[in-house]
Amino acid sequence: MNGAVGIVGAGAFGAALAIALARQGRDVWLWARDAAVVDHMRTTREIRRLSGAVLPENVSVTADMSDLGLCPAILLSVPMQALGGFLSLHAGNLKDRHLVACCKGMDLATQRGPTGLIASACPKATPMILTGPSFAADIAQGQATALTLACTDEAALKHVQQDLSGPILRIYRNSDVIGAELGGALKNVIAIAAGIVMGAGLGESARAALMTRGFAEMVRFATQLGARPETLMGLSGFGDLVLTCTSDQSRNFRHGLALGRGDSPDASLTVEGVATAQAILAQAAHLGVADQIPVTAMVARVTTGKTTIPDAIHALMSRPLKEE
Ligand SMILES: NC(=O)c1ccc[n+]([C@@H]2O[C@H](COP(=O)([O-])OP(=O)(O)OC[C@H]3O[C@@H](n4cnc5c(N)ncnc54)[C@H](O)[C@@H]3O)[C@@H](O)[C@H]2O)c1
Ligand SMILES: O=P(O)(O)OC[C@H](O)CO
Repeated sequence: MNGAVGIVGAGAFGAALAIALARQGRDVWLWARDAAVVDHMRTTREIRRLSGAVLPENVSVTADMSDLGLCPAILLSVPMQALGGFLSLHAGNLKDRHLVACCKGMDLATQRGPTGLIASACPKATPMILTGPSFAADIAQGQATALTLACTDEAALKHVQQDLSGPILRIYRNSDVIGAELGGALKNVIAIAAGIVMGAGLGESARAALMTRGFAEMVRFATQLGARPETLMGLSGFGDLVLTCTSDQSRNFRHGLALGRGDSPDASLTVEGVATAQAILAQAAHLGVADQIPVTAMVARVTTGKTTIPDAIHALMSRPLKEE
């Protein structure tokens, strides 16, 4: 299919985007690595991870990457920690394309964001990031959703913005790739903290305080890396922070909720904030600014069992007093 949109990764988000883009009139190639999963989707047209949502007819499902050979834009919807491995296996099939990362996080092995991994693995491709407040289930149901698409190549950005936009997906463009990436990565970390706060029974006032101070931390860290503060105040930062910290649809929030309650989190879910907290902390330590991201540092320590939740709360509440 000439000009179809390619989507890699038929998990919740990849499948939801396929459904929405197809309903907006685009032909879609949806790639999954597992031939058995592809067979199941071809036969039943159902997406198990989306409560049986049905793939429209104009979504073709494949386990053969060469089927995406005529797709000018390919959306990469694999988990952040799997992106580097995926790109090194398939870089040969991804040359000269607009490669749109849909992952939210930072790679633990390299401390790079998704577009950095794409640029390094596929130097002839145009890296972009699609991010913002968006639950896969909402998108699959056709609920109106607004997202940020970021890229430094303005012409390519406008082109893909147009391609992905329609009655379900309203896409805002932004040239601040670092800000868009870090907003999506950091909000997942703060959402784990918000879940811990609620699970531990600290209450709504504490969650509001945590979100506010967490947002200050996101802006502080991201601007040090070159992000524009306005980007963090947009869909990819503030917007997604609000969604993810306040809804138990969020896996990151639910992970924190389980920890706060003293339960074991569901290890089968993609919870990007856990590895990302460690990656951000390592990067901040490298830059000498680890003391400026106290919430992220505490999430990294709690989720790796280096400190307890009561000790983490005590440590955050007894930091030196300062101006807001
Ligand atoms: N689910 C959502 O509501 C949502 C919304 C916005 C963004 N995202 C982001 O989208 C990304 C994917 O999340 P998801 O919810 O679809 O996760 P998911 O766990 O539902 O699906 C991930 C998919 O990636 C595949 N995969 C894993 N490793 C792979 C590899 N090495 N090579 C090829 N395929 C691989 C899995 O088989 C699975 O189909 C995450 O970064 C997430 O933050 C998710
Ligand atoms: O379920 P989560 O926590 O990965 O959140 C999904 C999306 O990122 C929300 O925008």
